[in-house]
Amino acid sequence: MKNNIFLTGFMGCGKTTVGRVLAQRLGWSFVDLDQVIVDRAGASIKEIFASEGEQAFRAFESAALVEVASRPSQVVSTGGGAVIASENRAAMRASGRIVNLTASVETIAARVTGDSERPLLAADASVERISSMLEGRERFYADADLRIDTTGKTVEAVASEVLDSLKGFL
Ligand SMILES: Nc1ncnc2c1ncn2[C@@H]1O[C@H](COP(=O)(O)OP(=O)(O)O)[C@@H](O)[C@H]1O
Ligand SMILES: O=C(O)C1=C[C@@H](OP(=O)(O)O)[C@@H](O)[C@H](O)C1
Ligand SMILES: [Mg+2]
Repeated sequence: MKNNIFLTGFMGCGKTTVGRVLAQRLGWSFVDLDQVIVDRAGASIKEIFASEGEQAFRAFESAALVEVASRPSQVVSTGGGAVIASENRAAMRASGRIVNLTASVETIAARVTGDSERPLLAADASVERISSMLEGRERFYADADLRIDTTGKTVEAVASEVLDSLKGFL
């Protein structure tokens, strides 16, 4: 088993932001899975969704995840939907620890408001829409080694909590 840390969670829970800080503190590589896909495609997430559709994006996401998971000593921030495919969860399990970041629906709504780079919330980022998506995904997010609520905490505090909780593993 490798020593990677995979951050999962709904959009706006802070995976990208916390992941960067965690990697810095550990002196490890930081990999944002969405960024890997964007770099490879030469197009933004929004453009990929628009031109090729969500299914094609999910295939790029799985391919990128399997490849990244083959390397050690990384903090990997996944996209919010990466946990849905069981083979993605298996790839993460086999390569390290899965840390699920959560936040209240109101916190998520506030954090994603005004960001046009999340196609799944572009038309509707209401608390109703977020709640319903969260409900459909909860069982996938629950499939984690550790769950940390980020509501009302700073990015630095969340990073510290992850590091403290994973002490035995690192
Ligand atoms: N703990 C936090 N407290 C306050 N704002 C946060 C926190 N974590 C993330 N944010 C902010 O919320 C927004 C979404 O964070 P991001 O890391 O992109 O989430 P994700 O990758 O999970 O979608 C960003 O503007 C980020 O600065
Ligand atoms: O939840 C999702 O299905 C998605 C989350 C996004 O990443 P973030 O969770 O980092 O916003 C990005 O992968 C894409 O827009 C789809
Ligand atoms: Mg992100």
